[in-house]
Amino acid sequence: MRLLHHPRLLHRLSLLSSNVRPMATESLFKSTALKLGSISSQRHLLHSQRLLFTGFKFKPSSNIRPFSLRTNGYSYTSHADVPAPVHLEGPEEDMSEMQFKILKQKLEDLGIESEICTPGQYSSLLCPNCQGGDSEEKSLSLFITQDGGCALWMCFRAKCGWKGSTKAFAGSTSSYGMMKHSTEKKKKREITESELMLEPLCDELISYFKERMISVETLHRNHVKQRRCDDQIVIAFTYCRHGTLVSCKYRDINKKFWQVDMYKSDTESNLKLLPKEANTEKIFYGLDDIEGENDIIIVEGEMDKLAMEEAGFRNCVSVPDGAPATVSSKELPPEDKLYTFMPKGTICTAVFLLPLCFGCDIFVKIKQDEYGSQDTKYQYLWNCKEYLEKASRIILATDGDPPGQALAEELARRLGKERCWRVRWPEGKGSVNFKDANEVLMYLGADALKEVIESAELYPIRGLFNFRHYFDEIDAYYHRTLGYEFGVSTGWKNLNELYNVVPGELTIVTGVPNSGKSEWIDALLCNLNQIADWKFVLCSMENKVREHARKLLEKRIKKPFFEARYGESAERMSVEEFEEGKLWLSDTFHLIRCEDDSLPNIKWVLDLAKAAVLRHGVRGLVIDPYNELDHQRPPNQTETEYVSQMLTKIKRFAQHHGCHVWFVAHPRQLHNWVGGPPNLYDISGSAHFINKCDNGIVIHRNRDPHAGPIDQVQVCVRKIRNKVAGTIGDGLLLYNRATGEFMDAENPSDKK
Ligand SMILES: Nc1ncnc2c1ncn2[C@@H]1O[C@H](COP(=O)(O)OP(=O)(O)OP(=O)(O)O)[C@@H](O)[C@H]1O
Repeated sequence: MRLLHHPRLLHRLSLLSSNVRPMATESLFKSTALKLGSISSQRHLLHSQRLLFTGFKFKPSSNIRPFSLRTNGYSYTSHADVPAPVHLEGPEEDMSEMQFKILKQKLEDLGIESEICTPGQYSSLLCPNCQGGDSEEKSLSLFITQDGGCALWMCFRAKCGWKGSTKAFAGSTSSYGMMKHSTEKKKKREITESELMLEPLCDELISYFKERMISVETLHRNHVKQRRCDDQIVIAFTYCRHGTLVSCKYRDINKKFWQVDMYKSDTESNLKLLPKEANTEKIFYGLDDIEGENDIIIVEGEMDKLAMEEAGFRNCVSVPDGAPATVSSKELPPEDKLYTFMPKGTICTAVFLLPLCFGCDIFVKIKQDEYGSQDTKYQYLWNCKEYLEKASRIILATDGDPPGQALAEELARRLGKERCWRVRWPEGKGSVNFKDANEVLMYLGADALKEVIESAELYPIRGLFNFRHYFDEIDAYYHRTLGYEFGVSTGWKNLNELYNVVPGELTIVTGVPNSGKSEWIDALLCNLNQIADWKFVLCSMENKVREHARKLLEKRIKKPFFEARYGESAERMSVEEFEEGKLWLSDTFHLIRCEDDSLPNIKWVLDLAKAAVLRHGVRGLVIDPYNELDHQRPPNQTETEYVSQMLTKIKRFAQHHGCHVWFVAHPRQLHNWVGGPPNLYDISGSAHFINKCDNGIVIHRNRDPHAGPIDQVQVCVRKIRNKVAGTIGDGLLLYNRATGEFMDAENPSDKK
């Protein structure tokens, strides 16, 4: 006897089988339907034999136009460009007939085979979008209005959900609006095992479960039953609360589910199916097993719940309805309705009613509440909320496929991500991961499944990290493969111990007017370009472009730009050197400049600097000086708050783009200044300059010939946050007025 008839599972089995030896027997790979007794029906269990439209001819594929279809919750609405007829001759019937014909053509264009459909009725058809999934079920419910002018459809497979409507004529009236009506939440039906005629599992079904490594003990403890329907048999998963039957879900061995309750109608042989949603309460499968538990596991199917038990986890429940096609884009309901999408007493508006696709008189409400149709899928969370409230750790062990992950995301955001964990299903052959708990149990065994659960990881919360998430970067830092871990040397021996330039840091440079701040930064950039080939973007508002070019070229070529007084006896740079220097300038520097009279604000500067990073790969940004930026701020914001926010923006830019920023800020007016270097706290505007920067440097030069050489420059390194990059101290340089170069000054201690 062969039990399995499921192409996708077979496909997965074939993928997995070569390197993983299934723990189930060989017969698992064979395919047939389970038959009962002497009746050798070829029908699938409870399948299409009771379809409303028995004349419907099954077509395995249709001439669909894939580009015209949208899936996963998107609606397809095709109000065609066929204009409504201006004038129609003949009786009303002719009009109906004609529009029905046009409507059918439109449906056919969409791949919906409506030939056998009758206006005013519902039809169960093969969905052109999903082809009914692996089991090829007729999951598309199509309704055509009585006048034949309008069609509505919806695919009831959770993983498809394609729905839409179309009209024969654009703007034509349709009767479907009349179907809108209100309905109130109905009282839940109470059911019993005897009423549902449930009975113990037969040997065939027990061996079916055995193939899936589910033991008889587990089946008994979970009250897994069977149900006979004429000559067929289905598995009955009983949903209980405090040991009392609340609902029941039926499934044949082909994995086709009936999410309905069955009861005998007046005619003995005619089983009717009613929607579970309408009459029984939606709860978790295995609910009693999580009562009072701190740690609970949520899986996507009953088989997975049973598999977890085989791995030693009873504290596990399965969602009743499987996974949604996508994560809902809707906002969550308010806190007090977090789990409910149809609170008691809510009046639900049904837009239209459609029969489910199994040929039964089943009706499903669409858009039945204020939060939309998808949210009704999670009603079980509300119904079981007291079981979930106490849990401090919820392991989401949903399927590894996209719908399973969407389910995990939906559950996590409703239950609170901070207490959720997730599992990673192990890899099988060809890097294909196992899909769910039952697969892991079947192919790797109970211990492997146990290990998967025990190594569940915290559910990710956006913005909340662990060092583990950065191990790659930390490793690279340790092994110094990132580059510039110790910073780039300034090019001056006297500063090597004090200040090295690290990408992504902010250096504030200050000093009294005319101390040589801009000159020193220019010289530093020239050195960095020579040493590390860095390129820069300059926002130097005080400099005329041509003068800035002159200063940079002099430092590069080491000759004065002009034959002028300042050049003293030094030889002027030649035309060739000048031309070569121009190429270097344009290759090395990019300029941010306000072409009009307005002042640039910091956002504008940083946006352009980002562009320079992306376009030219610049490694450094110079903003010189702070007071030349536009500092308009809201009336209720203090300068201190403003400076703090501005520096935060600059630092973020630096870090995100691995770009070093030099920001020049002037000291406030110094009263009783005696000629010494100012303090970083003297910077005009706010103490945030010193507080927020990574490095703080004061440039000071001697102007008293009696105190020392007049060309001597003191580079006072007053703050270094990153000890790898330097330390506090002073370095002495000499300024060459002719060429603008800075050279290492002889250290007084070296002289001795
Ligand atoms: N050590 C020095 N010796 C002599 N002249 C110098 C020295 N350093 C800079 N200068 C000269 O001082 C002038 C101003 O230099 P620079 O623009 O770099 O100063 P600054 O501190 O940026 O000035 P400001 O605060 O006004 O922007 C330039 O003409 C430069 O040549």
